[in-house]
Amino acid sequence: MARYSRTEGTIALITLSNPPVNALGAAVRRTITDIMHRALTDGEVKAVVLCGENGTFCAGADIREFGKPPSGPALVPLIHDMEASEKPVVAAIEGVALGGGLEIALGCHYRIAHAKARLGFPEVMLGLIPGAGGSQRLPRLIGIPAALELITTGRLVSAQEALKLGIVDQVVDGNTIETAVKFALNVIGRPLLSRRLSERTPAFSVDAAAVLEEGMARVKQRARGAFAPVVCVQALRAAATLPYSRGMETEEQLINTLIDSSQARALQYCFFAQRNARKWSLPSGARWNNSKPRAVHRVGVVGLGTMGRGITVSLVKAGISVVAVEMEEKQMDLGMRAVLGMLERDAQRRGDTRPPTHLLTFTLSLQQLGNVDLVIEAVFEDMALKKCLFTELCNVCKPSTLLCTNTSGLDVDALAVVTHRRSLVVGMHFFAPANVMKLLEVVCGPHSSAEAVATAMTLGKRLGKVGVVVGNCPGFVGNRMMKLYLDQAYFLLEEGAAPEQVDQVLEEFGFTMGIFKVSDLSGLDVGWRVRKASGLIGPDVNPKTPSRWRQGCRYSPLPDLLCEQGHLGQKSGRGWYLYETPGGKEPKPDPAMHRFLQEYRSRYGLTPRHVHAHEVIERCTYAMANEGFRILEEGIAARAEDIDVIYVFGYGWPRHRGGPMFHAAQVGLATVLQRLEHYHQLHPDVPHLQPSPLLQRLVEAGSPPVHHWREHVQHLHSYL
Ligand SMILES: CCCCCCC/C=C/C(=O)SCCNC(=O)CCNC(=O)[C@H](O)C(C)(C)COP(=O)(O)OP(=O)(O)OC[C@H]1O[C@@H](n2cnc3c(N)ncnc32)[C@H](O)[C@@H]1OP(=O)(O)O
Repeated sequence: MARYSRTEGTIALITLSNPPVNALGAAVRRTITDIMHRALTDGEVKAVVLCGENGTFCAGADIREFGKPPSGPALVPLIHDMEASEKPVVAAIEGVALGGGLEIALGCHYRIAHAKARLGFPEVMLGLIPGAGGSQRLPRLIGIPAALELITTGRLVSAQEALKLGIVDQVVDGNTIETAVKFALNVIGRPLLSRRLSERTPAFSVDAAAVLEEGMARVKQRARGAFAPVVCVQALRAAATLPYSRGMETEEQLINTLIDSSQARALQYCFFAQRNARKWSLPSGARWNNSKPRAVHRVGVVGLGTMGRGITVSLVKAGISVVAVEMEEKQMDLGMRAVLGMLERDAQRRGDTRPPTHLLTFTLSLQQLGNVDLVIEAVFEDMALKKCLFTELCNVCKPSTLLCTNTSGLDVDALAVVTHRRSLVVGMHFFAPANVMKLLEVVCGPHSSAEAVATAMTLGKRLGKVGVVVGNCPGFVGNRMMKLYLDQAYFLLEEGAAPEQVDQVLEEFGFTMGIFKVSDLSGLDVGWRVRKASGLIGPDVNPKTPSRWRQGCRYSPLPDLLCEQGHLGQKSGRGWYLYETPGGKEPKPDPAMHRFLQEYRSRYGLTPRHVHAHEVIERCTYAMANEGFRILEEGIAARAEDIDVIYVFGYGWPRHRGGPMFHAAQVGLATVLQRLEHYHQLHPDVPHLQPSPLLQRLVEAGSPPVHHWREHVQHLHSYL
């Protein structure tokens, strides 16, 4: 929990000890409070050094304790007593000092950090504010503007940046604790008043008022409905305008408004869901912690379209050599220039003079892939083309090379069976832009080996991605659910809504972008190609089939009609919105679209009605969650948490709402069931609105919490 020792005769060394990250659980707070009291009252002790075990100072409060009845001593009195002491207290920061950990460090009189240490207040990412004096001490140390930026974004800073900002007093490359002990010996007897941050007054100039006002406006715009960033600004305003003790009272009142909020619960759920996603398992018993990944030094990327370019950049930035293959010279030239441009801009942003272009080889020949450890195929979504390529890859690559496909929904098994190495084929589904988006779906087929899955997941981690292992089915998890979300959005247009109205409601709910804006950005032709390939449109459709009916259910031909007119979204200057020019980024509501929708409705005898915001949210999000329950039942996703991670990291779902499955639980499964029944009654031609059997069973079982849903899946883990 925390250890006490004496060094150099007069220095008390207090070592936090709660692996893996020295989180401040109740027992740790109790021990450290007792030990600190002992050190501060022991006449032989002249100074105290506070450090953490195993190269980590402290990652803050134990997040697992949030939402449980409070126990153990609070941090605020401990920090107060430490700061008020006449003996110098020095923090020796290695690894991380985060949240409550940094608050303790700010209560120390001096801070020494190792060069690799990172510091910050990530509480906002958990739906909270720094609640143990951090919101009051940090601005007194580094000023309002810098504190505002750090606390409202949760950004961590390096030791070097912390030194520049004045958060730490010294950065060391060698032994931090030894340096801190020497430092402590040196400062014994020095006056401490100016080192007590609570005694400082942040100058509240007109500038600070403007900074706070601007900050509030910016934060509100970015927060997408999240409360915590706004409350952070309120806490900083208290720091700027009130004496320390009143500021502390305000901080306490403010954190109390957040601590039990549904947003804090959702964000804390996301924190653990993201980490649990790494803990995959397969029906064979292979798991994340008993499967060895292969070493990957050299990767082949085939196809230099948008996805291939992003994947290449991502690999090179992680220090991995890439052989990028294109079939046509012109495409390769375009792709090469785009990749080099992206790397150049990235290097400039980071202040590097030279992007790591030495890691890149561009070629028109697949033969150059003979020596790569892994290939990522990123060619068009055309099964015949992919099968040919996989057959060819089998011939040119060494027998141990893993063959991965970036398909966004085609059958990974169908590709595996054309190779002589089925066990080495997995899906690595990146999201556009692949060098930016965090999500990676690792698609595991029945033949995929544990080694292949482990290698894809480990590679994803090296690229800074959040990998989620999913089973193989059309669209996997993300796009399978997305299809139903899109269908509902199209149906809402048929029934009377406008694209900008639907988008506005979704953005107010917290989505990064409304569905129609996303669709314009990705290009309407992407879905068009998929619908053609899956026989929903094209020559295979019986000409007698009604336009709004496909494969036994209601179908909206709206996006197909737009594509037929060449309205493909941003790239063509027109899609669901109008853009100033082809390639334009600013969507404007399109009067021609409104006329087009009116004509469409009258052609099909649809009487437009006013669509309420709550109907948009219910139909879109409950349809998604309903499919999520089917996905769980089929074992395509192992946990509801995995589905939520996919939606938060890949589809712009608001993190403060936890993901579609968590949201359904928060709304109440019984309510979701009842609303789905209602909508299914109104739209019996949309079978996907019929509540899934798992949802029904969960409601019958009294709506257990998300972590217990697996127990109600009948055929657990058919795929995973
Ligand atoms: C009225 C109420 C007043 C309340 C006042 C409260 C004042 C203080 C508030 C806080 O401090 S809130 C917490 C702020 N800290 C954080 O948000 C840090 C969260 N952790 C991280 O960012 C990272 O974990 C890390 C520390 C940078 C380490 O990253 P790394 O990638 O190396 O490892 P991980 O896989 O992320 O973590 C390892 C392991 O540790 C668990 N864990 C990490 N941090 C915490 C924590 N603060 N509490 C509990 N558990 C934590 C994490 O879940 C992993 O567990 P396993 O998955 O391995 O089981």
